[in-house]
Amino acid sequence: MLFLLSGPSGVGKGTVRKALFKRNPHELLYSISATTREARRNEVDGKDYFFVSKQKFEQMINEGQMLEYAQYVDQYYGTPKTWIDEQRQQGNDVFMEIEVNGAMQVRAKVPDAILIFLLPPDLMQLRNRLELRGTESDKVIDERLKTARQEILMMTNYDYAVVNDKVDKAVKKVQTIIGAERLKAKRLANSYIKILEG
Ligand SMILES: Nc1ncnc2c1ncn2[C@@H]1O[C@H](COP(=O)(O)OP(=O)(O)OP(=O)(O)O)[C@@H](O)[C@H]1O
Ligand SMILES: Nc1nc2c(ncn2[C@@H]2O[C@H](COP(=O)(O)O)[C@@H](O)[C@H]2O)c(=O)[nH]1
Repeated sequence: MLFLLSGPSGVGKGTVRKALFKRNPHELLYSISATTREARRNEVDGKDYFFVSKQKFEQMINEGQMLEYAQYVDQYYGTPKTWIDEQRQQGNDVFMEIEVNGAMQVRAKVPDAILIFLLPPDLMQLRNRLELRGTESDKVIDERLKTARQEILMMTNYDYAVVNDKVDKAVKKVQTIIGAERLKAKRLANSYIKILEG
């Protein structure tokens, strides 16, 4: 299965995802994106992102290497396709953390992907979280918050919405969604088998 988490910058996608993976270290595989933006302090190439040049990213697009990609606040972000295909062929569940335009491309290409939208308790807290993180300039924070308003309007295209008020609670909700969707898929597969068996 393919699980996808979106939400405005600073809402806590990375925080929730990391806490989720700590609780279930073997159940989900994280899809590492490629990006043209600069690495933040503490970010590791090949772990947090594949940090590539604009030229390399455009080459990957032209060679059809991306499952999806988008431009977000002047930088490219995208999901390398081969790794996702390999994992899905092997029956592994994959977890993606991407912005809304890319998520809509995934929805079109992988209709059974489960899309979860993470919301902030309010926009003031979103700004506070971005400011406290301290990884972006004031100008970039303003651009990200402007984009956030448009992104939130897209949440109606998602299967689930979760408010990230307290990290623990948000993680539990995402865990419940994953569990319920897995059960649904298992039941569906079993009823197909019964139909095929006559
Ligand atoms: N529930 C929460 N309450 C308070 N602070 C939080 C909460 N969740 C995350 N944070 C903090 O908010 C900041 C942004 O979180 P994080 O980097 O996980 O967001 P993000 O959605 O992944 O952002 P981006 O899309 O820009 O990468 C971090 O400093 C994080 O510690
Ligand atoms: N469409 C895609 N969006 C992605 C991907 N990887 C990350 N993102 C999203 O970009 C913004 C900004 O990320 P940041 O790390 O610079 O804060 C955020 O919404 C990410 O979820 C991707 O492969 N495709």
